[in-house]
Amino acid sequence: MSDYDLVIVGAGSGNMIADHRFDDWRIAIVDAGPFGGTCLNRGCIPSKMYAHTGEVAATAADGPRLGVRTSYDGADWPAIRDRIMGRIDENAAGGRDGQAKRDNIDVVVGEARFTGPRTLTVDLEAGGERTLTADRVVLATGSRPVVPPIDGLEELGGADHGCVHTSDSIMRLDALPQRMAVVGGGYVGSEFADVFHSLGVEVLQVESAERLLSTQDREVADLFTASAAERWDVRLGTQLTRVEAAGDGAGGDGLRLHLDDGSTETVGVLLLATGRRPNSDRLDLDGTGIDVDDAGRIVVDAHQRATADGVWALGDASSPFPLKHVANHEARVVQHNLLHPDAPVETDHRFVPQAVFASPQVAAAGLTEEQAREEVADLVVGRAEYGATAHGWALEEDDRHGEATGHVVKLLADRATGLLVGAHLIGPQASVLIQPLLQAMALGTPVAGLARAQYWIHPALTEVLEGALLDLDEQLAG
Ligand SMILES: Cc1cc2nc3c(=O)[nH]c(=O)nc-3n(C[C@H](O)[C@H](O)[C@H](O)COP(=O)(O)OP(=O)(O)OC[C@H]3O[C@@H](n4cnc5c(N)ncnc54)[C@H](O)[C@@H]3O)c2cc1C
Ligand SMILES: NC(=O)c1ccc[n+]([C@@H]2O[C@H](COP(=O)([O-])OP(=O)(O)OC[C@H]3O[C@@H](n4cnc5c(N)ncnc54)[C@H](O)[C@@H]3O)[C@@H](O)[C@H]2O)c1
Repeated sequence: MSDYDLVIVGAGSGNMIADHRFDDWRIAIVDAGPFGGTCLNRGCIPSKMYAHTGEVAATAADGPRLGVRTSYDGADWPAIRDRIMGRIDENAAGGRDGQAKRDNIDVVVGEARFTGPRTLTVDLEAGGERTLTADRVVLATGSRPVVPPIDGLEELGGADHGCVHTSDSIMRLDALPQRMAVVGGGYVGSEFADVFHSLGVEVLQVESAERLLSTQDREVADLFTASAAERWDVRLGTQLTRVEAAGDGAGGDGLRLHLDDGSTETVGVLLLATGRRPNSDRLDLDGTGIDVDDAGRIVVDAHQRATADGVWALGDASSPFPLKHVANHEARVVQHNLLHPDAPVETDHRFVPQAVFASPQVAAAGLTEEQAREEVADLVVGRAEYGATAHGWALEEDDRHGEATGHVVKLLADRATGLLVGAHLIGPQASVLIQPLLQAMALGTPVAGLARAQYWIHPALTEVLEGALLDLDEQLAG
């Protein structure tokens, strides 16, 4: 007989599974780090608390433009950091304690690896090893930042050098630098560049692609890039080739960066934000029958079952969509399938939305216009500028009108089916505004008539959706 009915490795999204319906299961939850995983401890939640803090700083600085006597007088970084990370640490500790108190759950703190079929040996944080056998194993082991090979980085001690950071450590900086470099113009790089710029740090952002957020719809990526480049130093099509200690090399003077555009820059902090990889390589999967793909993702079927009997995987460990709402959805699928093995449900990856929580916000779902032009024979594009609606106009700069702010909703529909195939928003509250469009996509609601079938509150920002849907209606009718 196995020690456990279920062993869950990874207490990020994995920690959602064992609710009260599992009270009569013998369960072990293993994690090498704090409970809550990436999202709570070093991802979505603290980064959005920093984003909000940055917005407050930017709003204070912007007051005089509106005739309001505010000013931004600088950041008390230790106070900001300790408020945010203090709340995070308390929450993570509470999560672990809550599970440990339950009679049927053992919390095992340490790094797990396979030593046999559904057998895991844990290198315990407290020292020593413990081997666990289980009837079922859930792998919710997430992902970690990739540190690119850069000349000189290893000699400096890599991401362990006090001035070199990834998203794992940047939110716990000792002090705000006067100047920092962010390598990478994806989600992490763009969100943090925006936060640190708003807090008064001089930011240099280096991206090897020709635009920031280069996987977004091109028009949106270009608008975002233009907005960022107005505020901080953005170098596109550029690589960081070499890094060395500045000054006497003792570390206190920061880093000297050599870029392939020929320039040399000195910064106090370097943030490496060049992507993430799954943690499957930490599990000793060789010989277990658990397959991984070329990107290191654990291979799962539509029920989230891995290729070995009794093993499931979810979230960043296995998903092509490394986003928390996807990990949550997949955790609910695994939860259901553990409880109801005879009536399993499938994961739905049809319309996965995503949002970038920077200024301006970006939100998207479905195909980009570039992809849709390849895939959809008769593509119809509807759009509305925020500035063409009452609330959008009210939020604009006095000397800008409509298109100039680059805040826009763009909708893509297939004339043959009358359905939305893509939605792209850039502007205030984009992550909220996209939701009714997701509903139409998920429920297969034809776009014709969607604008006229309901009221749109005036003068709410949702009127920009009404405008884009009406435009789409017109194009579909034309
Ligand atoms: C800075 C940042 C901001 C983000 N913002 C957003 C956002 O706004 N919206 C969004 O949707 N997504 C966001 N994400 C992505 C999101 O955080 C992840 O998609 C999500 O947390 C993945 O959850 P998970 O449960 O799969 O993995 P994780 O939360 O990473 O959990 C995996 C857990 O497994 C443990 N583990 C790994 N290997 C082992 C082992 N061998 N033994 C024991 N334990 C192990 C780890 O310690 C960890 O606790 C962000 C990510 C980052 C880095
Ligand atoms: N708001 C959100 O939902 C959110 C926020 C943060 C992170 N995340 C998740 O975390 C994942 C990782 O984010 P990320 O920003 O690290 O990765 P990313 O893949 O989004 O972006 C990495 C960027 O770095 C660039 N790059 C790679 N190597 C480079 C180099 N050597 N020099 C210069 N540029 C280089 C790439 O071209 C790319 O633009 C995301 O895919 C996302 O799933 C989500």
